Amino acid sequence: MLLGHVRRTPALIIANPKAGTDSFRLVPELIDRCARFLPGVEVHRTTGPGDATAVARAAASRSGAHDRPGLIFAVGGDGTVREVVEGLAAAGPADPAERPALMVVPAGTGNSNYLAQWGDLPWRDALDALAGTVGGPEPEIRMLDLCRLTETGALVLLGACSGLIAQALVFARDIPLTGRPRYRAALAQAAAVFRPYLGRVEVDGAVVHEGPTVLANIGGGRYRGGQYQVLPHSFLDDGLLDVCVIGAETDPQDVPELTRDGGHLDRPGVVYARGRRITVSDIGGEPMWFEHDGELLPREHPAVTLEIMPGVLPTVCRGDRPVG
Ligand SMILES: Nc1ncnc2c1ncn2[C@@H]1O[C@H](COP(=O)(O)OP(=O)(O)OP(=O)(O)O)[C@@H](O)[C@H]1O
Repeated sequence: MLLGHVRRTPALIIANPKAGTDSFRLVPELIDRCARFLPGVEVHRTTGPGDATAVARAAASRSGAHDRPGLIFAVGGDGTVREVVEGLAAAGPADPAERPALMVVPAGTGNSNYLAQWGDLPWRDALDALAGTVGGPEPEIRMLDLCRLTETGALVLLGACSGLIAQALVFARDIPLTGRPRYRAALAQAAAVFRPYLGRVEVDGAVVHEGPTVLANIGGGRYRGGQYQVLPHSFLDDGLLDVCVIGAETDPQDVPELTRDGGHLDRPGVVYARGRRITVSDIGGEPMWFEHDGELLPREHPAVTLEIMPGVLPTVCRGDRPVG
């Protein structure tokens, strides 16, 4: 998919009216802005969980190159983006380069996907860049990697984590805040009571860590919760998964501050590696705490494996910086 084709083809907006606080107001403005440079715009407001996946899958499956939207906007938070991506990855031409390109318009509260693809550029400027308005950064279509959790078949977009970050999601349920402040409070509460588990991490079959473990984060995106840079060296289009393991040498309560700027990487007991297939296990006999894309996995897997799906998701990103 080339930018020129995207600009000459009608687009589809898939918007979650219940995401964040802004998406209802934002859609009319997005339609108006798209109408200035695209030949047509269809809009679908999602009706509930799973709807964005069904709509994206149906749109990507349309047979003619002219019926298929060149661009699909995912308007919402990271949950909406994940649903749209699930639909895009399940359908469409065999050659990923011919599939509709994704463009994220952030309307949630965490917005980690948008952050990875556009940094702190406001979405209106990103759209101006796509429209070719003079002065903005050049956009590019990048073929992003995804990964698959082999135990459940689930698609993983932002990343997955065992231990501390997974347990923080349990605390988040009872915190009456939204977005980044909610993740911040949940992580602090989880860290105060967290006990390391006995873990092992294998990368492409080689053991890179074995012992008391605070977390093993795999990605995917550099940021978790829109603010913790657990994988500061991760690129979303390098065909590899990054993994960072924080061992029990680090006090869990130091993790939020250390991961703000990648300061955890210099700590003893921290391992950073890359590979195509990563397995995280609890070898202490306990069911493991594990999440992916902010959703807790039922505690019934002693080990989970993530496998890279390289270069499968054409995505409009800021072109003058790495995507990660
Ligand atoms: N019409 C709808 N009514 C209720 N829920 C919906 C509707 N459409 C989609 N959803 C669901 O809303 C969930 C939350 O959406 P999303 O994650 O995008 O927003 P958010 O929670 O506000 O943002 P963030 O994840 O950034 O905090 C999604 O999992 C999706 O399935």
